[in-house]
Amino acid sequence: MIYTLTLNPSIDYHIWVAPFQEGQINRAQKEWKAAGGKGINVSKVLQILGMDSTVLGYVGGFTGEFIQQELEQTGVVHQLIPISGESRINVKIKAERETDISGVSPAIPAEAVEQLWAQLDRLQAGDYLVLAGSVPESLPSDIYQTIMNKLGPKGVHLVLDAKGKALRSGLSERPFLIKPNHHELGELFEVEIRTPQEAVAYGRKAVELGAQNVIVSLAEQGAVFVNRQETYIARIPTGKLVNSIGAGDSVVAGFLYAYNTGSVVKDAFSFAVAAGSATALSEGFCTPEKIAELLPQITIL
Ligand SMILES: Nc1ncnc2c1ncn2[C@@H]1O[C@H](COP(=O)(O)OP(=O)(O)O)[C@@H](O)[C@H]1O
Ligand SMILES: O=P(O)(O)OC[C@H]1O[C@](O)(COP(=O)(O)O)[C@@H](O)[C@@H]1O
Repeated sequence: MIYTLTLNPSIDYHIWVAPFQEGQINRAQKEWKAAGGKGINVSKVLQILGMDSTVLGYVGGFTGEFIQQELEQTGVVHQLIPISGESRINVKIKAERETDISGVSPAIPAEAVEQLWAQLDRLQAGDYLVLAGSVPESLPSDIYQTIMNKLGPKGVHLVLDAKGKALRSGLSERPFLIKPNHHELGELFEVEIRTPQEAVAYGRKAVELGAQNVIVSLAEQGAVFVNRQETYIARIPTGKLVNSIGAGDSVVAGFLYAYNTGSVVKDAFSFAVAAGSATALSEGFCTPEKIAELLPQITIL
């Protein structure tokens, strides 16, 4: 079973305001609200692809109700733990350029942390746990490492999609996969990564620090894959960016789906990149049809 952990879920509130005028009353042309947060998005894309997973994490308040209801209505299985605070709202302003404002995270009480440990204790060898997204401020920033340290030795495959301290501390637990974007990987090594070749060089350093497989996504420049034996650079078709939200999460879901349905690493990487681009070039998430259309246009070098 694949489990996704979203410690900090959100309602993603997408609002189209063009032209956006700072300091003025702006009227929106369109709006769209969706349950978000990186692990939740991975589970949503897995479900679109026909693969079961279970969402873990915390929800609270009317925003938490919305998140749970959306998952239930769309058939995504969850074991979200209720908290008394309110899940955040992340605003995605779509104007000439996209601007994101991430809301304030709720506090996670100690009892809720105990409940999560009880759920995680039930994971078994061969399960996957995707630890994805930001860590609420009330939790230790290295909580992913603590979880990975407990579950890795049990044979749970760990996938880490995080940045900053959460990423740095997690590498030593030998995650099966990490998927930073080029900015996040650059921040890890305090450099600016501008090209796929540079991403390969720093992806190799992440392998040296413990990651078993590394995908570095570079938005419209595609992505690179590095492990101890293999290096691939994926070129993607150009198209009009429609939605960058969830593109990275679609890469993670795409890789897990393809790898767990028998694809070799190179093909799983190609499928993952096609899933990311299918989301970036669509309203909402990728579909199997859009992925199938893009897959032959992905070049793997
Ligand atoms: N403008 C774009 N055109 C086509 N594909 C894109 C575009 N932006 C992102 N993608 C696809 O989505 C993947 C993830 O995008 P990226 O922005 O790097 O991730 P994240 O959302 O984690 O920051 C890329 O590897 C690429 O396949
Ligand atoms: O937990 P974080 O790092 O604040 O990220 C949360 C945001 O990331 C998303 O999961 C999108 O992530 P990606 O665009 O990287 O795939 C949104 O749904 C959510 O608003």
